[in-house]
Amino acid sequence: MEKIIVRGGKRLNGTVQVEGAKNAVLPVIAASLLASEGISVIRDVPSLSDVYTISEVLRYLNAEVTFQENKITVDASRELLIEAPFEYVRKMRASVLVMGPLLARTGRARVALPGGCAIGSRPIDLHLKGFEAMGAKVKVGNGFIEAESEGRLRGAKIYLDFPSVGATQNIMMAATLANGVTTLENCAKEPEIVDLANYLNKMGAVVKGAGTGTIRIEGVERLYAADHTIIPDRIEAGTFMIAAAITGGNVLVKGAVPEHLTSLIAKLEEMGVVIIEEDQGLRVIGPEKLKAVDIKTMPHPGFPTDMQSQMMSLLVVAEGTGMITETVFENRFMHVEEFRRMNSDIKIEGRSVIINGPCQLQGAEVSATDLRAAAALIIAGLRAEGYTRVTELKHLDRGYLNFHNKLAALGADIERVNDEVEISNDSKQFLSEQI
Ligand SMILES: CC(=O)N[C@H]1[C@@H](OP(=O)(O)OP(=O)(O)OC[C@H]2O[C@@H](n3ccc(=O)[nH]c3=O)[C@H](O)[C@@H]2O)O[C@H](CO)[C@@H](O)[C@@H]1O
Ligand SMILES: C=C(OP(=O)(O)O)C(=O)O
Repeated sequence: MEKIIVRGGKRLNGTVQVEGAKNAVLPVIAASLLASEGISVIRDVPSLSDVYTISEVLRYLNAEVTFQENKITVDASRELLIEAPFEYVRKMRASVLVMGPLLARTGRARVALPGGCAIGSRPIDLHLKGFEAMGAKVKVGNGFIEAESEGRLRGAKIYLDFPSVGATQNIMMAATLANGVTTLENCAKEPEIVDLANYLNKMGAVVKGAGTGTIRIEGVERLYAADHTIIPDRIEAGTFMIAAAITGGNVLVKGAVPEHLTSLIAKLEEMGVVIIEEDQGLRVIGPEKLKAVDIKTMPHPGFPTDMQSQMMSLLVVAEGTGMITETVFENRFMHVEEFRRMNSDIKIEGRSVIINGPCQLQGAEVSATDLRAAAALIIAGLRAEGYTRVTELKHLDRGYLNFHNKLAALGADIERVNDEVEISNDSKQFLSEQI
């Protein structure tokens, strides 16, 4: 089984480079399906399993995709297929982001129903309501969602009940080729929304207001391939900031954009962490003692849910009682049990957890329950007594590139191993007879 083994106690020092953002690159790759002419070029693409999955989805849809040295090219000029099967959607929910582009370009899209995942039920009703408001007929059956429009979609006024990132992206992409103007109210304001809008505008779309609560999209007849560089990953940046802070280290997080990280910076400073803006990024200096704070996850610019579990590792070692309230996802506390295995004093109360610190973390065998939990447990291991072994690394590989190597370069005592247990031939025979 593959695991990351960390021995705690080392202070992190040095410089770490942040990759392009996973959550920005996935919608941008999906949006490249909208270009009916030319070859799109997407730069600063991290080599993550999610990026390979979305590339496979595009290939399946009949686009030509290459991926070499952080650069993806997409030729979507041929006639596209309209179906994203379950085998892709199961691996990565963001596969549903091909729905808006397909519907806009071909008038039809058929995407496997995503279903729930480790952090909650994650419905896509808001995406579908948006498509319906633009004139599409939506049917759900046999595990698929099918949307169809007669002719072009039409511009509409759409209000989102919740500022969903995916719904904002999917509807924004669908609206670029619609007939007329679409106004999207109460939409998500995340930096990844702004990055997508910038890319769409380079393709010839007319999208205004991204980054605010109202986005206005004037539909155009056609979109063209464009060249785009992905923004740095604010969640990866934040993860290294917390890793530096928990070890009392001094780390320059190169590529971290302060404006994308205001809520995290404010909370870390409240805890006693020193953060200095430098030309190339953010320098983070961890204090000897951290102070507990309360955190509530919210849509941007509130505190990001994708930093919640990493923050938990910091609160566990902070002095005092801290509370984390998760308001974005209904079930994003699966990692609490794993933290308990490392001697943390954490209690779940509804949508909140109460953390009584400081705890002396102890190394243990723990299992990553989702992507950010994987990073959080490794971070906790940096501060724990003894060895922490983190398994289920498939989650980590969805969103972090060379995570253990980057930490090792900062001075962490960490390695990734594959200690497959050898089963004797006798046991193999016995086990196969039992099935
Ligand atoms: C690939 C990507 O960019 N993933 C990010 C994206 O996910 P994603 O786009 O899936 O997240 P959303 O903002 O859509 O979801 C937020 C909340 O809204 C609910 N909801 C969403 C859509 C809908 O139609 N109906 C509905 O009820 C969800 O169940 C969830 O409780 O934003 C999340 C919130 O910042 C991040 O944690 C994810 O890392
Ligand atoms: C929840 C996340 O991603 P996804 O929406 O792709 O599951 C994440 O990046 O933390």
